[in-house]
Parts: sequence; C-alpha cells; structure tokens
Amino acid sequence: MSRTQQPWPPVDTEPPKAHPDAPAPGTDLPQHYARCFGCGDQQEDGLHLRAQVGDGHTIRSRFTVTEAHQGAPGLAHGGLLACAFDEALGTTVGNLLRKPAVTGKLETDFLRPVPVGTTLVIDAHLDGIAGRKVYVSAEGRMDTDDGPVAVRARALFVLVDLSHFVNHGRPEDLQAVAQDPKLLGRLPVEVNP
Ligand SMILES: CCCCCCCC(=O)SCCNC(=O)CCNC(=O)[C@H](O)C(C)(C)COP(=O)(O)OP(=O)(O)OC[C@H]1O[C@@H](n2cnc3c(N)ncnc32)[C@H](O)[C@@H]1OP(=O)(O)O
Repeated sequence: MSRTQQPWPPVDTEPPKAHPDAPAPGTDLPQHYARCFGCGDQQEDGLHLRAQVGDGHTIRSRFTVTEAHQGAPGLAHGGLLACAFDEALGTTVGNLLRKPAVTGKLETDFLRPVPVGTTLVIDAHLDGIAGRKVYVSAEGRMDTDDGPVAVRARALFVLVDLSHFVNHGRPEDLQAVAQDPKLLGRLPVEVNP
C-alpha cells in the first residue's frame, strides 16, 4: 500500500475564519473537561495534553508518552497516539471557531515508532470549512518543534448543537457537571452563539 495522500480537503471548502473571540496567539488553553482522557487532570493515566494557540489557524499541543500508554514494550500504543491527535484537532476546531463539533472521521499515518518518554509536539491547522464540515490536519514531531515527524493526522469534524452532548451524555456525568461546573474548563465554545 502506498503512502500517497488523497487531495485534502476532499471537497471544495471555504477558508477558515477564526471567531472574533477566539483566544489570541500565545494563549495557553485550559483543559476543556477534567475527566477528558485527552486533557483532563482527573484522568490519572490520561494523556494530559496541553495546548497553546499559534499564529494563523493553528494550535500547538504537547503530550508526553508515559508507561501507561504502551502498546509494545517501551513504545506508544497507536490508538493512544490517535487519541492525542483527536484531542489536538478537536481543541483546534473548538477554540478557533468557538463552535461545538465532534469527530466524524480521523485518519492517521504512523511514520515512526514513539518511545515512552517522548514528548510529541503536535501542530494542528484548520484547513477548510464546507457547511457543517470542518477539515483539520496535524503533524506530530518528536520532542522538539523541528524534530522528526512521527505521526500525521487529518480529520473531519462536524459542527453540532450543544444538545448533542445533553441528549447523548450519560446522565450521572451530566449531573456531576451541573453540580460542579468547574469540571468544565473555560468552554471553548459559545453557549449562546
Ligand atoms: C475542545 C473539545 C476537544 C474534543 C476532542 C475530542 C473530540 C471527540 O472525540 S468527539 C467524540 C467522537 N465522535 C463522535 O462521537 C461523533 C459520533 N457521530 C455522530 O454523532 C454523528 O454521526 C455526526 C454528528 C458526526 C453526524 O451526524 P449528523 O449530525 O446527523 O450529520 P450528517 O448529515 O450525518 O453529517 C453531516 C455531514 O458530514 C458528513 N460526514 C459525517 N460523517 C462522515 C464521515 N465519517 N466521513 C465523511 N463524511 C462524513 C456527512 O456526509 C454530511 O455531509 P453533507 O453535509 O455534505 O451531506
């Protein structure tokens, strides 16, 4: 199988336009949900991604592979690397557009094995928008922002109403958030757009 990429975005798109209230370049982004496996500080073995807004339509995230993230001895599990990219890409869509969205499709290319202890520096970029469809891509470099590329990912996120989360979330978790709103960090989306 060749690594030849299909055209991206796969459909005609409008150029992305960041929301006027999107956080400015240089802003460190807080976790969006304390129990999120990607960024939450209440998930002991989670990925604990940390993200910062970059220039243009970009967000840089960092994630350090720990012993809990192994798939083979001393190497990161590919599914957890995909999870890190899902989080980094979703953070990019949510914070720059300030609209709720969910992953519809996520593709990953694993180019190099990623040992435990590596910090992946993930640069994600909004590529285009077609109606509710938001196309976004990222690459993850090993340890430094000019390190070798280990993983590339591209995704389609679909804009949804906030009711998506209320209608589908497990009631006890929704109730926990209602009782302790601090479980949600600064919401990356407008509640009343
Ligand atoms: C700050 C926050 C960070 C969060 C990071 C983590 C993000 C996540 O992990 S989200 C959780 C994982 N994702 C999910 O649970 C989503 C589950 N799926 C769904 O709920 C639905 O299928 C959903 C909302 C994606 C789409 O359903 P629906 O709203 O009915 O829209 P639908 O009409 O089917 O699709 C909208 C458009 O997207 C397209 N589309 C949807 N899925 C796909 C797909 N897999 N491939 C290609 N196109 C797709 C459709 O073809 C349609 O295109 P068009 O407008 O041109 O007709």
